[in-house]
Amino acid sequence: MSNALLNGRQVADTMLVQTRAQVADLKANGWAPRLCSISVGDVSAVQLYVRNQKRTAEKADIQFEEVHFPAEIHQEQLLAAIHGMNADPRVTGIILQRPVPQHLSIKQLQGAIHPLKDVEGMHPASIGNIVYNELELGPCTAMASVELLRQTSLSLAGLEVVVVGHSEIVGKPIAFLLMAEGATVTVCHHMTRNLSVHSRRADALFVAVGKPGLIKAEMVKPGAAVIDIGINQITLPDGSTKVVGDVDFDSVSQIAGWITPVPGGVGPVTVAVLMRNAVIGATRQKKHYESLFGPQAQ
Ligand SMILES: Nc1nc(=O)c2c([nH]1)NC[C@@H]1CN(c3ccc(C(=O)N[C@@H](CCC(=O)O)C(=O)O)cc3)C=[N+]21
Repeated sequence: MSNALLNGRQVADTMLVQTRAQVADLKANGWAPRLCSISVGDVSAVQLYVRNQKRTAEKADIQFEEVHFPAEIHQEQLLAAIHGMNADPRVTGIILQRPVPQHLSIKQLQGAIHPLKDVEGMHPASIGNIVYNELELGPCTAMASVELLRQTSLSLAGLEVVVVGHSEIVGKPIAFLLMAEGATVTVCHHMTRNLSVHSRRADALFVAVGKPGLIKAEMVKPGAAVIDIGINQITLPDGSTKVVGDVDFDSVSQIAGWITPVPGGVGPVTVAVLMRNAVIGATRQKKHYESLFGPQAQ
């Protein structure tokens, strides 16, 4: 089976060229995008993500502010910090990394981010847009995963898609994004009785569970597109650590028609989508401001 590696770094680099040009435009009009990236506590996948956001924001010429809080922070303190960023006219985008510690309400925190600055589109008022097929700005990992499927030239209308994992920020948005394109979508999760029965039917299989080696070759339809969203840090016998996905890459890459590697697949495109969303957010604020006050005096 000839199979194609979906190169996330290449897709990300192409997106960043366009984003950088849009940033230059915004800056020329007095709207330099500024992204505030909030993380709470110390989660390795979050630290990895924020590190790559910082590096990529520099490449895209987007101002970047890492805002880190200790796991012990109280809900009210975090809400106050978010309200401060909402009110700060320099800040055009806010992302709140997940997970947050159990004692915090992610829904209330997400709801506190002003919809115009919500660069992940996870505000209850924003995530609904996906149901209405308004797909310009959405959760970055979900958008990145669908972007990589588009690289396969598979027609999405009627495509048999299986999504394994049903998180609010990845699994569910992917299902909605693909339903908007006319795909037939099945969403599996930990309560699904026989995962293989579903995964073997899929022309496109998305896996976002957080379990190394969950998907093996016999669970995949020959020729299918496999989008591996898992980001698992494993320790090798010699004690060194490595980032792997949820798919057993060596065996599945032998029969998949297309497959995304980890690292080098969904990850880099997620970061590039975040930068694109930061530009969309700043552009929306510019339009909103101009609709009220007219163009900014230069
Ligand atoms: N609100 C929210 N949105 C998220 O999208 C979100 C989150 N919270 N919490 C944490 C997870 C994790 N995540 C990653 C994205 C990219 C890489 C990434 O850049 N990976 C690269 C680099 C890996 C490396 O440098 O070794 C790769 O896979 O090639 C990693 C992890 C987004 N997340």
